[in-house]
Amino acid sequence: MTAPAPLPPASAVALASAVKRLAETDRLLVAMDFDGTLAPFVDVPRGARALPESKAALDRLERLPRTWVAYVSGRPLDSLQTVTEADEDALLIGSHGVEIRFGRDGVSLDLSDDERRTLERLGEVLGEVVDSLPGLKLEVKPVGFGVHYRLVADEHGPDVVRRAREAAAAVSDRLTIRDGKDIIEFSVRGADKGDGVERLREYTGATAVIFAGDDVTDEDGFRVLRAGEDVGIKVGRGETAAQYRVADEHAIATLLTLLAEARAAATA
Ligand SMILES: O=P(O)(O)OC[C@H]1O[C@H](O[C@H]2O[C@H](CO)[C@@H](O)[C@H](O)[C@H]2O)[C@H](O)[C@@H](O)[C@@H]1O
Repeated sequence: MTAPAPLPPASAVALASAVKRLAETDRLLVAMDFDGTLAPFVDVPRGARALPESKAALDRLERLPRTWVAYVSGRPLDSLQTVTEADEDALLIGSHGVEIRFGRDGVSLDLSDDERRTLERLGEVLGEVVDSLPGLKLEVKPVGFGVHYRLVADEHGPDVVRRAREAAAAVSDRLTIRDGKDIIEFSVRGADKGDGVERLREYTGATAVIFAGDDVTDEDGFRVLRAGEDVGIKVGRGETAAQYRVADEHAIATLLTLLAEARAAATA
């Protein structure tokens, strides 16, 4: 006699059932973090791309009635547009919630003179940190900088972070600082992904939101989700406010494919 197939864990069953419930909502917003959620990490940020299965599912979702797809990322908008290969009508939240572009509508950043001076000085001091060790890279963003240390030996990481923090603290004590995956970021603006998700909810009139993310900065997005209506999914390890957790980007691809199938049936 053949052994019965192992049952999926209870959490996987609960998530699959939450996805089916979501598919039935009147107006659905699918908001996705990019790096580490749709796209596996790579050494060169501009080379990152969503897994093909995720991209296909999101493209399908976007074409369905009363369904919106949005990307919510720490990347600057231009970089986000490139790596998502999203069309010009896409809903994009960049720079961790600071930059907003909804199709042709956008929010102008209008930096103050004080912010410009701080950015200039910050670029100088972080540039010195980055120049001190081969492999470090400075990512220039509209409202800040990211110091990437993915390409240096693991033992150097904590020292790079400490020196970058000290250099930035000498410039301003009002910066927003974010620790990410092999990156530390400094910003002169303090909006977060929770603000981004709420702007998207308002813009689309969504009756339910699904948001997935892998990093600490995604926790702000999980915190604004509404129990019983929305679905938050943490990708990978770490403490989280999300209701659900999956292992990696491949699990997200499977989930998005399931959601696209169920939503197509529900809106047919
Ligand atoms: O909010 P996200 O969409 O997850 O963006 C977070 C940061 O992603 C990028 O850096 C990360 O991905 C790179 C490509 O895989 C990787 O090389 C780097 O080590 C990661 O930290 C991006 O470059 C940053 O601007 C984003 O803030």
